[in-house]
Amino acid sequence: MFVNMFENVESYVQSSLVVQFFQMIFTRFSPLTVLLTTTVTIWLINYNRRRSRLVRLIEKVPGPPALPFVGNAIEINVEPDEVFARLTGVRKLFGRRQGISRCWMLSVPYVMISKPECVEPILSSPKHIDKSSDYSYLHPWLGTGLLTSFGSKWHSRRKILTPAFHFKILEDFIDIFNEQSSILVRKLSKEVNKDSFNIFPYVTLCTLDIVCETAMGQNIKAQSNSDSDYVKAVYEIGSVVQKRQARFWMQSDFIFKLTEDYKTHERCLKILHGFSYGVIRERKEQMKTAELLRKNKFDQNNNKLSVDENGNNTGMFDDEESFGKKKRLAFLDLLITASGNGSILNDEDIREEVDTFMFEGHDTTSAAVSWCLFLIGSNLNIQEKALQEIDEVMGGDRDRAPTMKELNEMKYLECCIKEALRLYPSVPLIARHLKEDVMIDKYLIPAGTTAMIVTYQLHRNPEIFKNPERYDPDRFLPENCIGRHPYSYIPFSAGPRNCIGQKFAILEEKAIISSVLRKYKIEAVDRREDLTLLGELILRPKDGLAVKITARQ
Ligand code: HEM
Repeated sequence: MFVNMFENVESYVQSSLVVQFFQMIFTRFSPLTVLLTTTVTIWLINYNRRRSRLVRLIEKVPGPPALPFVGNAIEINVEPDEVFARLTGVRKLFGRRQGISRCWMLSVPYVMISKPECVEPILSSPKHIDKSSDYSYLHPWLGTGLLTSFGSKWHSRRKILTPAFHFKILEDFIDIFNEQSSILVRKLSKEVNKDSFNIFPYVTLCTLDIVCETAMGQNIKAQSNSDSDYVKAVYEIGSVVQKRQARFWMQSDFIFKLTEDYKTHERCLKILHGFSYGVIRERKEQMKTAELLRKNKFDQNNNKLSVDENGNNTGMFDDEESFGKKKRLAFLDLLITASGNGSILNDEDIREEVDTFMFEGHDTTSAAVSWCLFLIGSNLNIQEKALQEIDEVMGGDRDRAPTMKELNEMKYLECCIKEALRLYPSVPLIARHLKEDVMIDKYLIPAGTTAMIVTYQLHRNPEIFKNPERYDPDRFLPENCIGRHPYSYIPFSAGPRNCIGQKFAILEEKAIISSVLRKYKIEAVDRREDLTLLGELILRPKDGLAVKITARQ
């Protein structure tokens, strides 16, 4: 009762103060000033009410004490190699049971989530598909392509791009996977019998070559020429973006523009965008010429153009002989075809998507392949079993390149790849900006919060993956997956915004790893427990992955 009485008195005092304030304004100032002041005051009251609600709800979630204005930003303002350990440490310390904990980055609340039941309401919902501001440092390079876009733009792009990952199209890419894998095997020969070398850079150049050829139809020969401006720019811009994410003072555009990193960033953008636009122009010209040739040929032979299952023209002849060898289409060709001569996608739109594939499609796969080779190299029994399966599928032939069907038959190798992605998911954190309130466990998480899914920890849940640190591909045998929570293992994310390239990635990984294993025995030199992990855009070992290889008979 006393509380009620007190609240009544307080609200009376507040309302009479507001009335007095407005009386004073109306008698002294012009109508415009009054209107402006009223609007600003109402906005401030509303903002304050929403903010107080947000703070009240977020503070119910367990988390470390936060300072006014800066929140917990100072705690993660450490050397880049410590950031990831700090982030995962907060979750371990405060949200072990609930699988959810909170922290503040300046004035933005973050909830860190690592339990399947807590992940599901976010990833499964079509409402929570907006990326957080952490992705905005990628905008200068990728624009708002599929990875970073939101709302109707994302919906329409996803619809246009999904057919580009149809298995028929992926089948065309197998030759590229195999060609580049065989170059990797050749490049590795100079490391045979050495005590130790870092496998990571070799694999990265290989996946960069693969993605460049599949996305743009361009062979940049990164494996042979790692000094190319384009290759260097991809690396440099990646490291600037990661630096910006880790250092909170560099997040302001104003301050960033005063740094040396900004100059590097601009130089890289010029190279990267210049290259992509150049390729788009060239490819459009080539397609125009090819279309003219095709028309002439079609008129002469009354030949039939091939159509896909929806009856759409694929741009290729049924009869391969009629137009020379059937040409492999890159994603770029599909985008140009879908662009409706600029009415649906203009050159900038196409560039955004090509650059997005370049970014998403090379670093993720290179980390996944390197970790998998390293883990297979730490468990020689598993390596033997994987090799035995590869030999069986390939009929004992260690030189012939595998077909798509054969890659699909390498089931145990797939388990090895999945288990490596469980322990070392290439994308260790997925962040969403919540536009609506959402109930997670027993907490109402308010709109305006950034939900950060810590995949790295989600995959180490001992209730789901017994002895979680052990590398055990058998966990992914079909019989062992029965009844597992669908959100307990999400290396490719899940729900409507999952990875569009996951089938591509698994096939590519199988092609590369099977090629390496058929030629070399691989042994890990580094010990897992001694590695320092950098978990920024991609999860990578700070000092690479030391292995040694010997040639197989
Ligand atoms: C092992 C390799 C890969 C892993 C682990 C991986 C993982 C992921 C994850 C976790 C996301 C969701 C990111 C988020 O919501 O923040 C994602 C999205 C995406 N990935 Fe992958 N990815 C891989 C390979 C690829 C490849 C090869 C491509 C293309 C050639 C690709 C293209 C994309 C695109 C375009 C998106 C954005 C999809 C959307 O928002 O609709 N990824 N990937």
